[in-house]
Amino acid sequence: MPVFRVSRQVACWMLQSPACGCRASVLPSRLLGTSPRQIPMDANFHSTSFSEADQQRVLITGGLGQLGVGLASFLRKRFGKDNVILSDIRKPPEHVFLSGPFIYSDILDYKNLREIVVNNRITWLFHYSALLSAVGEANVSLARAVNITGLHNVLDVAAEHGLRLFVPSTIGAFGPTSPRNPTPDLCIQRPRTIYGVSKVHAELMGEYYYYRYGLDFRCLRYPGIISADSQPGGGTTDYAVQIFHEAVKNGRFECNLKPDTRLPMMYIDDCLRATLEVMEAPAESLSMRTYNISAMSFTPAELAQEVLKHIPELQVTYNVDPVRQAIADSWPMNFDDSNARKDWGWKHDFDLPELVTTMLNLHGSESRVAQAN
Ligand SMILES: NC(=O)c1ccc[n+]([C@@H]2O[C@H](COP(=O)([O-])OP(=O)(O)OC[C@H]3O[C@@H](n4cnc5c(N)ncnc54)[C@H](O)[C@@H]3O)[C@@H](O)[C@H]2O)c1
Ligand SMILES: C[C@@H](O)[C@H](N)C(=O)O
Repeated sequence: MPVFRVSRQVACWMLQSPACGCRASVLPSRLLGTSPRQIPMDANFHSTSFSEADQQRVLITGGLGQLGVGLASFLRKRFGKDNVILSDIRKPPEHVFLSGPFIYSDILDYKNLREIVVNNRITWLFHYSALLSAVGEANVSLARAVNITGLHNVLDVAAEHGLRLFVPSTIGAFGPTSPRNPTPDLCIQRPRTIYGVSKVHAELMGEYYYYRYGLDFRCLRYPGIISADSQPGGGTTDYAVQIFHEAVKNGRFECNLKPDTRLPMMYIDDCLRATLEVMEAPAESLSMRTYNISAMSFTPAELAQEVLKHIPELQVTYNVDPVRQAIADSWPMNFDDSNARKDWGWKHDFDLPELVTTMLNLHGSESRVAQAN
């Protein structure tokens, strides 16, 4: 019976893993059914061919946070200034506004998102909007809306218009029952923050859309990211950014985590390069759609020790924030990223000493400019 045959095909396809050599694209789109947004049965989910698209047209959501402006400038070097559109719900500072296309986009407004994708012929979407771990605990309902409902909108728009979609996940997608030292790609994930829960949801939904609709979903679990020119947005790893600002500005730093709290961390240049590398990786090299990436792992005491080598007068004190400490104590201490290294050649450039030298050089030149003005 035809109906039975189709159902069996779909069921087999959905239950096979990519490791078996099964790819979403082997299933004709007419067998896929409709998406929650009533995508037509004969929709072609890869309508934008990637031959057309060595010239990608890129949209970044939530682009005014710690990572988005750096990502835009990195991608503009690759695809050209006008082909990378930064978006957010906040007003951009002048230097960002003048540096390339900026557009208002609230990811909770599905029609607005669709209009932007259509009018600008977007081919790649980097979905950065989120409420981070500590801020999310302070506003659970907003975090649930932005991190979960917003993701649903992005997934549907991406599936409908054949986009390649990048969604960052995080070390925060693991919890106290996950193996913490090291944490592999596939293990128990029972996070206890709304941020972590929403990121596990994003990983699973993205992978579901990949298997079910052929959406080209790619996801990296970032460690805590350290950057000099952008402030963090309310996370648990923020201390590792703030120590550099405070060390250079005041010679003092009060840390909100205990000195022996070990967490995986990465310098922003490595993070942005990994993001572009996984997006450009040939589909056949990806044995998974969600990968851990790692560079280094340190405690506040170890970071302070390294900074003290450059600023011996720095005074570091500890005033523990119980919310952030509880979160950090449930997160990985070391991240196993061997699959990323094996599948698409991931390799970090920055270890702790290079990170500290680079951050202090950048802050040093910044403060010298400020003094000169
Ligand atoms: N920074 C890190 O250490 C880190 C680590 C792991 C994963 N990540 C992930 O990377 C992404 C970017 O992180 P970040 O540090 O730049 O975050 P951030 O908090 O600094 O920025 C998030 C941005 O999202 C925007 N936003 C909020 N609500 C929105 C809405 N309704 N519509 C559109 N935009 C909205 C905010 O205005 C903000 O500019 C996030 O998804 C985050 O989970 C970050
Ligand atoms: C780790 C990451 O997801 C973010 N910096 C946070 O601490 O919430």
